[in-house]
Amino acid sequence: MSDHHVRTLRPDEHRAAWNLFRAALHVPPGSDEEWDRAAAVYADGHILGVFGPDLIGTARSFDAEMTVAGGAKVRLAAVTGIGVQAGRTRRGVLTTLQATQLADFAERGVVAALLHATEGAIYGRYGYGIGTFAQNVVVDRHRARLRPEVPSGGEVTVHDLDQASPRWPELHTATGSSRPAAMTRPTSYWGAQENSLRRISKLILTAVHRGADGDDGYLVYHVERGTGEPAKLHVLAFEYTNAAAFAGLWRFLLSVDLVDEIHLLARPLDEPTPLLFTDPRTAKIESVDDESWLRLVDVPAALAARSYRPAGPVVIEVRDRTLPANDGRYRIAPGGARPTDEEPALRLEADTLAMLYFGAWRASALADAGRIEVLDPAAPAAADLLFSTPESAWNGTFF
Ligand SMILES: CC(=O)SCCNC(=O)CCNC(=O)[C@H](O)C(C)(C)COP(=O)(O)OP(=O)(O)OC[C@H]1O[C@@H](n2cnc3c(N)ncnc32)[C@H](O)[C@@H]1OP(=O)(O)O
Repeated sequence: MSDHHVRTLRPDEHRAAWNLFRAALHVPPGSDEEWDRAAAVYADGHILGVFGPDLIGTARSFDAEMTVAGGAKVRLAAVTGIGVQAGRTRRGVLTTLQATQLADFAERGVVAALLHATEGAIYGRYGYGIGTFAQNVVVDRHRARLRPEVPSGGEVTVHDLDQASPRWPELHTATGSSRPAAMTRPTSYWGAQENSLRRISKLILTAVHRGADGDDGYLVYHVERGTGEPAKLHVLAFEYTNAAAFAGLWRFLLSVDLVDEIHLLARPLDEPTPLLFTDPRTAKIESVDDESWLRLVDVPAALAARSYRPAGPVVIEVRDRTLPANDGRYRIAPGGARPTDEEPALRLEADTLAMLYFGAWRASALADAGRIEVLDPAAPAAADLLFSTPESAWNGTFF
């Protein structure tokens, strides 16, 4: 028999859940001022607690919308705040939280869930797969020479955190990504975001780019200078609507004095940073990491929502151990996807389908790794094309 039980937390229990999550990440309890900013995300969300008998585990999610290939938006549950008390791990607490959370998502008509994982071995068993990748890039400011054809860009103004933070929601709405896997951010998101940034540095700055049609890009950054170390400018957010704003913000970044390196975290794989420079090696790709983990909660709805690129149709058979309502065969074709009784060409689990969904992984590679059972040898190549996306999928929202 299980030594714990799960339930939705009452508002007066939210702060304890927040501190439990922080403790699981080795972060000390938050101050009253931090809680004032974080409380809204808890009030806005679906907060679960596991008791045994005291609070020993928690998970939360908030509702948002996620863009899929072709531009449609689906109902998203953004999953975060997961922590189990030290000393009570590896006894099934997370498994209880996941089962409860996924059942709730399915009941509420959520199409997909997304999370950012602290470790890669945790979430596959619950049907999550790597949905997007992102790259970390370092630019050597002293070597950086922009190529002559790089657009000149507009004016950039710099604001401190108190001036800029009230403007972030509006800047994000105007300039945020429309790539597959991009998501909306609820109003409550921004207070928690401000907390995270204030923990990083006391001097967080926002540079706003103004083009011909108004503000069309911004970046949030701070500079880290230690004795004997290269001075690093860390870019914490970078959004723009057009190439001139991208270039204009880069001109600004290169103009900041007393900086040796510019560090960009979790950028889209196809962002053309190296192409700005006379020597593309000026921008060094330090690593490519999994960015977001995707869980298709309603497989038929998720498959029907996205567009597919030209290729012959492929029938896939999906097996979902946690949400068996998704079990079935689906015919994927450039005109759309629908359930079918036809014989399958590929057989795969729900977590593997999540890895295909945004084109982060090719079906052929998944088949080579044994993650897809191939019943028709022509199908992996067709599925590679069908599921590919014109631009790299990227979530771009840290939560
Ligand atoms: C979206 C987010 O919020 S990401 C943040 C996640 N939180 C953290 O990383 C904070 C620190 N870690 C923790 O709080 C916990 O260790 C958690 C939440 C990762 C796991 O919680 P637990 O209650 O220990 O997980 P649970 O006991 O249900 O584990 C289920 C299975 O997953 C495995 N597992 C769980 N965590 C890990 C891990 N970090 N690495 C490898 N395997 C793991 C368990 O071994 C178990 O496997 P089994 O079924 O074969 O026995």
